[in-house]
Amino acid sequence: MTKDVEGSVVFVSSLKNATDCSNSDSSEPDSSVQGILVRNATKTYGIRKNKFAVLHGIDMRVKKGTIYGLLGASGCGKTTLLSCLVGRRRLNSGEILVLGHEPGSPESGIPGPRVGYMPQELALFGHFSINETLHYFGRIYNLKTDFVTSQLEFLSKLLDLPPSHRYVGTLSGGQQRRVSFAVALFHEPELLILDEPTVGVDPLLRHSIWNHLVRQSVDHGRTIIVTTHYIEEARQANAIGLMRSGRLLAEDSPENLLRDYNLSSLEDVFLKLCMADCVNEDKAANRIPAQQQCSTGGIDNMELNLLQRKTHEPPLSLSLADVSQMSFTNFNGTRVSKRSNRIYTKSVLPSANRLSALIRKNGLQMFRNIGMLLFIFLIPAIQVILSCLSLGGDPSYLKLAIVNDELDPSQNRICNYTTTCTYSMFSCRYLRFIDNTTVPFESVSEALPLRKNLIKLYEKSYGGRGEKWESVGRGPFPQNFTDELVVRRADGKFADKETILASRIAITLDSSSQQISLSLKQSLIEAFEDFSKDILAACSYEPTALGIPVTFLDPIYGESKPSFVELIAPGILLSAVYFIAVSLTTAVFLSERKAGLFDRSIVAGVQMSELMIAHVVNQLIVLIGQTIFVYIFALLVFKISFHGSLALAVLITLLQGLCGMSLGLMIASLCDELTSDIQLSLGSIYVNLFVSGVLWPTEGMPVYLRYFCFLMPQTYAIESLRNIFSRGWGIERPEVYGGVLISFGWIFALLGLSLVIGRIRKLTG
Ligand SMILES: Nc1ncnc2c1ncn2[C@@H]1O[C@H](COP(=O)(O)OP(=O)(O)OP(=O)(O)O)[C@@H](O)[C@H]1O
Repeated sequence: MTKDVEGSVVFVSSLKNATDCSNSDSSEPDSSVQGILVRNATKTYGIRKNKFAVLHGIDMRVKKGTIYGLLGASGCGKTTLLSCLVGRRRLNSGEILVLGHEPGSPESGIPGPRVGYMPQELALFGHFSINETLHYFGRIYNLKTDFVTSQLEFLSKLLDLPPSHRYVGTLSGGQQRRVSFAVALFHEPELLILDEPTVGVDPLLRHSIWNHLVRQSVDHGRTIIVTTHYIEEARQANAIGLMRSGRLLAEDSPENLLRDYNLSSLEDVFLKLCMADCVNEDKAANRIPAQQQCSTGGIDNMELNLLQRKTHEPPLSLSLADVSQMSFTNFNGTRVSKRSNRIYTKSVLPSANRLSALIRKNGLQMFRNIGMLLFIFLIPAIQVILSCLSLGGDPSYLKLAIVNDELDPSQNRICNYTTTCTYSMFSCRYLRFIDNTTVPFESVSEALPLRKNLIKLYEKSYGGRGEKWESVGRGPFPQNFTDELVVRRADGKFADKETILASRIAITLDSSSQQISLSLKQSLIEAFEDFSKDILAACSYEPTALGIPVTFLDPIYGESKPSFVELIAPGILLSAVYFIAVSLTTAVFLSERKAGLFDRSIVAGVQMSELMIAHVVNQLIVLIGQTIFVYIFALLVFKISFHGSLALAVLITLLQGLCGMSLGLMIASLCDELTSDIQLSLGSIYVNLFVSGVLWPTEGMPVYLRYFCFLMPQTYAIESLRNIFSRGWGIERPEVYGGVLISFGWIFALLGLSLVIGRIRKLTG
């Protein structure tokens, strides 16, 4: 019998010969050595209460150079078993030998170049062309460019791929699956693990894929495991494993199965096996017939016995001796030393070709979308710009309602004050030094009820920017304010209470906003100081003679008129860089994992440490861009005072970016879903923002919160940067190097934690 495979002729008889050797005997050909052997594989997901078993003591055997069809309903554990075979997950108990070695062991080459893996998900980069996709994996496998090019040509013809310049994201579902298949095949691995390669593809393509698989096993001796829901297509496999609920119900060649069960289709065989399995489950659960969960349908007793016997037999006559020796013997029963059989050695050091492939891939993804790249570079700068514009400015456009009782036109008391040494209409002369807009009222009783109306009025006049906080200062200047003030100054310490009260400027503020009332208080006091200096100077006295005898000299550090922005700028700058790094990293890693790209790269031999290093390199480029923009805006545009070493400040900024990246990695290793990732990232961002001293000095926090505050990754770094910005301190000061060291500490701790979580999840998930 012959089969036409993409125009070539394949002798299926040779395939069948291999099939017929499914029983383990002494005449087993050498080709069966180093296939796949699974013994008593048990795998659970979850921990504690949520723990549930997915694989229940599976025994499975795949001969080298054959196709093995792993069949079973959705959720029966096929993908889980495959992920254990390719070393992505660990069994809880039981053993696996793949090509003579335990997957994941240094000498196995799995994960690595010996295996071609096509996961269920597409696992391709949508922004890459077909050409770039294959070249990326070519670099991962360290293949020569000529080879990659020729394979691309060959596979394009074989799988009828679209032109290689087409971007994967623009291809149809079927075309994408063919590209995915090409990726699994193109480095010509010894072992092909294909998780539902034919799902969602048209029958013609399915036929062509199977033909190609047959050819790969027959002509090239490749071992192939294929999972599929389409049971009948697996007739072309040499052996079939029928799985149900984490157990292998039967394992044999298609012909043997059909013959043994005397049925014409594999679907019927599978149905019968499932029914028999159900009956067994009922019996085991001690259910009486009326409660039986399964219908035995038309299965008679003899068939049932046969099915039940087969179900309980170890598949393919795996003897206990085989099983107990499995770790040390190959399928022929010959003792194999894993060390002597070493083909691949896994270096603990990152590989240069894989690193360059990953860095190139990241770079390509990053630079492909220039708009997005610019946006990423500019986000922290935009945050700094918005912070500088919106925070820390002195409240302005505040109106003060003025009630000036000194005014009395009937007595010629109008605001016609002079700037000479004349003691008249001091109230008007004082108001001249107030920057705010003043609104005159006749009386206090008139001014106070209008407060609400005044607010509304201002809301309109300022373009509806929300409720405008107004301070209605009520300054009932006493009628004889000027005279009383002169008397009070003249009497000095002998001034009586009445004079003191009559020479007061009484102010009632709207104190619902601390910042606004504080700033008003300050400006009103400063106005009085300026007013008294003005009169004293005009009268040729020492202008400062009447000021309070407390003076603030030049500050030791910082500006004599410090602004709030100077306080928050270092924190805003670091937190902007940090948060973007957290969210970028989680987004990149989670989306790659969701798309199956992560798994595919790992199975291709990429190590977790290489993924991390490549991401660090990529992230550093982003960080450098962000830092340049951030400092340009902070120092050159907003002219935030800076007294220290720019190099040191940049170093701390980069370290904090890396710290955010490490936190992002940890979150990505903890979360599977984007929603939980966003929740965790946002949660951490807000906690960090409020208790790291970004917006308010830690000295202003309750003492118990300060302890917590210094446990945050940014607190010391922000303090360091403030010290560099405003005090000009250098690395020799503990207040500066503390932030550097603690940032390093956080980076290593978070990266280490990510690796540990990754390992734990490999065991439990
Ligand atoms: N990481 C995980 N954590 C928890 N449960 C999981 C995980 N992966 C798979 N499962 C569960 O394990 C069971 C087996 O899943 P698996 O993907 O191995 O089945 P499958 O036979 O490949 O299904 P399908 O044919 O639909 O792909 C399912 O109930 C699935 O929900």
